[in-house]
Amino acid sequence: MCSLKIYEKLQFWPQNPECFREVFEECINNLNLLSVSLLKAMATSLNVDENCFLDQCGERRTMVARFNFYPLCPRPDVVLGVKPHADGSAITILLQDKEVEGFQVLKDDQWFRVPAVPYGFLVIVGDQVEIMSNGIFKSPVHRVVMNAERERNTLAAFISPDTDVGIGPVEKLINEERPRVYKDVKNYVEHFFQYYQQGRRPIEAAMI
Ligand SMILES: O=C(O)CCC(=O)C(=O)O
Ligand SMILES: [Fe+2]
Repeated sequence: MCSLKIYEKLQFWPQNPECFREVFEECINNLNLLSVSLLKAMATSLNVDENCFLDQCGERRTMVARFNFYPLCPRPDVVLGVKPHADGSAITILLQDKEVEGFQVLKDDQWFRVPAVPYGFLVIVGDQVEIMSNGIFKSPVHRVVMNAERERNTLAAFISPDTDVGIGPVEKLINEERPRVYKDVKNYVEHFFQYYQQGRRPIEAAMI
């Protein structure tokens, strides 16, 4: 049984509409199951024990859910919805707006649009899976652009390891060809995100 912290906070979510909490709780349960399957599949794809990422996240891993609302913006050419960053989570599951796109990912110094896929989830590798996989999975820098004609709504669920337990590269993913890239870290989001304010990528601070 996983003690997701979000259940402790469910009483603070809106009571209106009446079905909101019930529907949202079911949604969280399913996102939790999805995150377990994803973390196992990602480990399996690297030929390591399927639980090696999940076990590092621990039974007391957290899921922070955030509803993002992007209002109309008359100057999308100069205003960003979310400035460039990589997520500090292990993984993020993003339910994008059904129709309005805005999410962009940085690759080779170029921004690429991610299309809106109705009811599809966008799975984003976070810094902590990059660390656990010793840099094999990359946590992408992304941003959100604004829109002058359409509002946009998204739901982001950030799954992060237990803050009391350290994480680090899986031993089997460290070898002569791929020496250890990252240190073991603890409470990454809290300790490392100060680098973000300084315009640096927090994951750089976790490099050996
Ligand atoms: O709302 C979105 O499309 C993405 C938001 C995001 O990147 C974040 O909250 O970390
Ligand atoms: Fe993000």
